[in-house]
Amino acid sequence: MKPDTAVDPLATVLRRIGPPPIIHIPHPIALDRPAKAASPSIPIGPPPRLPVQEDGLRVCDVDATVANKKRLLHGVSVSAWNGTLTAVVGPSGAGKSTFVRTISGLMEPSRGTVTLSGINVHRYYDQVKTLLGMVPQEDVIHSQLTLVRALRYAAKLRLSTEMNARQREARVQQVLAELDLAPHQRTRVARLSGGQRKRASIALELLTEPKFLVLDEPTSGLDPALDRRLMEQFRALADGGRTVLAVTHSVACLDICDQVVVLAPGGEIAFIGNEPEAWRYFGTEDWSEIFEQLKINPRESAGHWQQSLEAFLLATEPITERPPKPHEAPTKIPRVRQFFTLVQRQLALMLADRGYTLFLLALPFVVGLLPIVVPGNSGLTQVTQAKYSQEPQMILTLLTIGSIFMGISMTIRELIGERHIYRRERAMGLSTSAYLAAKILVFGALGAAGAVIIVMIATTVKQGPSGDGVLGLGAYLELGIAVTATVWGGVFLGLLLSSLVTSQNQVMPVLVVVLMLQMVLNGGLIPLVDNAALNWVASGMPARWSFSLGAISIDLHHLLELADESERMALQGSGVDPDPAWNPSLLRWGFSAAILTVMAALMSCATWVFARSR
Ligand SMILES: Nc1ncnc2c1ncn2[C@@H]1O[C@H](COP(=O)(O)OP(=O)(O)OP(=O)(O)O)[C@@H](O)[C@H]1O
Repeated sequence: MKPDTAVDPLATVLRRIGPPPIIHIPHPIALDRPAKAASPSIPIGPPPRLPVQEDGLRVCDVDATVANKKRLLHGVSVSAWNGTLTAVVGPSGAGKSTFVRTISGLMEPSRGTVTLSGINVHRYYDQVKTLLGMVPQEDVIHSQLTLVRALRYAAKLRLSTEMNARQREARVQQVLAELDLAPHQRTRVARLSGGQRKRASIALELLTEPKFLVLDEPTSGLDPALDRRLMEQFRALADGGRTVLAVTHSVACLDICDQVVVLAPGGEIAFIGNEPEAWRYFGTEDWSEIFEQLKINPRESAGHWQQSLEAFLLATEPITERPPKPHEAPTKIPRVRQFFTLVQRQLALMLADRGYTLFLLALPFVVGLLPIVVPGNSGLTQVTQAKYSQEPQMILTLLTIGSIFMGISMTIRELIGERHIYRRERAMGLSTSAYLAAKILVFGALGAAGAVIIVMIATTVKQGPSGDGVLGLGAYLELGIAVTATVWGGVFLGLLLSSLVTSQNQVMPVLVVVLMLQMVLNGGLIPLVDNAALNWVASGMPARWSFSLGAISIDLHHLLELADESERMALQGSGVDPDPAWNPSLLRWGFSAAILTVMAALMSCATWVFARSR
């Protein structure tokens, strides 16, 4: 920390632009502000004296533009030094979140520079990302886990591998204590109050001891008392030497901030200074009135605020950039360690949610019982009566539909449900491959166990198959393989859909449509052999090929041939040709299995691409 005698940037600029620095003058911005006169009731104080330091956040002349050339930020320059608390306020839609996303490296500026301790955030993002703790608007912590468990998993995923379990635990307890959360550490995050949950998200960020903490509306939805408590906690974090910057809608606690950055619609800085200076500048102490003043047509006003701020912006010294030093490089957590931690966390998450665990346990029993509704008593053996000639096919169809539903429903909420958490963890170095592999392993294993239960129950309520199968493992075991492949097809499909949807609300409609397609196009319900177009479309459905695996395993062709000659005569002409995809040959089985494998690989790759692009 430099002593107070260090160069005051404001004084420097006043020297540059003419008059010598006088302490008790109105704020230079106020001198340039054209319209409103200062309210006499507001005391005129000295200009803001920011503690000048080398360390800090520097934003210099930043523009942010989106694809349609819409400019969301316009010439934004802000400096926030070490040990200071900065509030960013402005009317809704002014660009506060865009500002936060830009300075935290999540959005590339179309012009200008952002540095943390002199390191360019966008050029050296991988190196600076652990210097910066970013708390987005949404909670980025698993609500099903207890607070301490959520922090322990985060510590394992984020902290250096050189730290042992005891050191990690000490760090977890330290951040809990720092944020007054120690008494609540064994409480499930979902049961914490709004303010405690927000502090839990902050605790997660503090694990890596970031020098900079950026918070996007941390106090929204909290009552005024909690709002102040939280802001005071940010003050304490800043006093501890961090640079804290918080976007806020609440203007009740601006008095404890070192500086207030006011953004105007169009993403322009309208004012920077402390609260009394803002009041003086805008000529009112009423922030709603100040926001009203800001809501002028941004197109007409482009550059309006910048002109009035020119003198102040000059006060920010030119940025001296430097590359990161070797010791500043973040620790890379090996993928294998990430994978095992994520597997453990996934299991913990599932066990913590009792309703979900019950649903998962009940599902294979329900699917296994489905065949009970199929009339007939042949089960998966050769049919004996013409009126029940479709019995084995119907049983296999129900097992296929039920199994694929089970697989999809296990995973379809997985990625969309924790997208905010994934995004934050990804920014901190989480490997998408490790993340997806952990989910595939956990749900794949659960799916296989579920498939065993399904086959056991289905072959208890109906007669099981008795042939040798095409692999020589026995039809019973091969049916089990086919049902497992069906569940796995659903698991991969569910993950893909989960990476594609953009909100939880889309999950149900998508699930219904995809499930209907698997139902209609698996080949067991509606014959596909006579309709080339339908057959072609069905080829893209995992259920089509997993049904074939099952049909080949139990030799459905043979089962559908009536044993009794007289019954066969009664059926003549009413049946349809069996599907060639069910021909009981090793080649056909291998072909179906190969297509399912390729589909699983393609779905995993597509899920990876979509997950990363989100
Ligand atoms: N990707 C985008 N494409 C087009 N416009 C966008 C995009 N992202 C944000 N905007 C627009 O940019 C403006 C600023 O958005 P931003 O979310 O940063 O505002 P804000 O000040 O945080 O608002 P609030 O206080 O309501 O959260 C808004 O008008 C918004 O509609």
